[in-house]
Amino acid sequence: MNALATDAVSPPRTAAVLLGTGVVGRALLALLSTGAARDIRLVGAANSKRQHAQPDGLTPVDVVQRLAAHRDGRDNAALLAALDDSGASCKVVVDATACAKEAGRHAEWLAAGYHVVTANKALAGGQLSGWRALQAASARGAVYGDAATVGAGLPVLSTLRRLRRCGDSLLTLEGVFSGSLSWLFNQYDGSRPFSELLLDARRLGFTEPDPRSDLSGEDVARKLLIIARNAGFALGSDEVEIESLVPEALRDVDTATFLDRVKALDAPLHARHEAARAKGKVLRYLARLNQRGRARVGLVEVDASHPASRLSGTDNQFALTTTRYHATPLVIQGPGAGPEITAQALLGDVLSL
Ligand SMILES: NC(=O)C1=CN([C@@H]2O[C@H](COP(=O)(O)OP(=O)(O)OC[C@H]3O[C@@H](n4cnc5c(N)ncnc54)[C@H](O)[C@@H]3O)[C@@H](O)[C@H]2O)C=CC1
Ligand SMILES: N[C@@H](CC=O)C(=O)O
Repeated sequence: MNALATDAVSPPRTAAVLLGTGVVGRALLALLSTGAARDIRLVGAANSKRQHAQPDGLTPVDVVQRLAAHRDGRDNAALLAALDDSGASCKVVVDATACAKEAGRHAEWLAAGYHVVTANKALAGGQLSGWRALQAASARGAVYGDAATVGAGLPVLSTLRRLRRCGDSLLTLEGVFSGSLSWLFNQYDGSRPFSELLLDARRLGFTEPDPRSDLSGEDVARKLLIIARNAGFALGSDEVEIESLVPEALRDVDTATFLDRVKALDAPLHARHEAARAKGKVLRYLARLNQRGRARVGLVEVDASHPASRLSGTDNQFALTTTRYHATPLVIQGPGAGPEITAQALLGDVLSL
């Protein structure tokens, strides 16, 4: 019997199911086809409407096509059964959706012994009760892989947890936590309409499925909450002051209507840009948490000496002041959005289980 045949029948160490085959999910499927993922068996995959499960393994590159042809409706129980039937000792649900309903199941899966690796921030960055449920469930042994939820895998949460293990504490936090908003404001100079840049950012896979999640500040607030909570702040989602860049009239329409009327963003943002320019400043969407736990995310005029004025591309910047990094902050900076790096963060979390 050759090595390949042995692999096909013997249980893998790690079996995974993937929820979400959009921009990030597809990038992960590509990585799962590489040698780096040789020890991971993909036993199921799903999009919002269809799924396919096969305990002896799916070929990652065929998944999207198979889902298009497949008739199975959505039922997480069948995906979890495929994990159980694979015989793997390490069973993991990878959430590459933006679905709050799926995020709401993370604690339940952890409590049942499945590891969860997620790019979906809706639970950890949502209501405080959800965060608490997550903490209680992960205390039972299964691991919550959350590297992709902040900075698209930049080593922010891992660094913070390491500092805390050493007895250090976060005092303040400031920076640019959105890859798409960073990309937009790093290049917006008034020469092209803001809405055109936004559509480019969407095509490049930097925005959320509905770009209003970025423009409203909601996605930035989620990341701030995830960091703050990992640092020990019991911060409620209603305790973050959020400045939305979405005009009132576009807040309650569906995504397609928003995209049709996206030009409504242009005039107000052009005016903000001109006002900043007249003072020799630039616009940056900043997140801030001060020592008293006051949190705000919003558009700020910064001058050329501000570290955020010197970012490029989708760069995120996290400046952490702690009891031991207090004279100058510990700064973590680098690309903070994009399918490939986000997928790599997911793969990295699966491999470290
Ligand atoms: N694009 C980026 O740079 C980054 C994205 N993320 C997160 O990754 C997640 C996915 O983002 P994208 O791939 O850009 O979105 P997308 O809209 O391209 O893909 C979402 C996928 O989830 C599927 N889906 C929705 N509900 C589902 C359900 N109940 N069950 C199974 N599948 C379901 C959709 O059918 C689609 O395949 C989001 O939570 C986002 O915040 C995190 C870090 C960076
Ligand atoms: N839409 C998000 C993607 C990563 O979380 C962003 O722009 O940062």
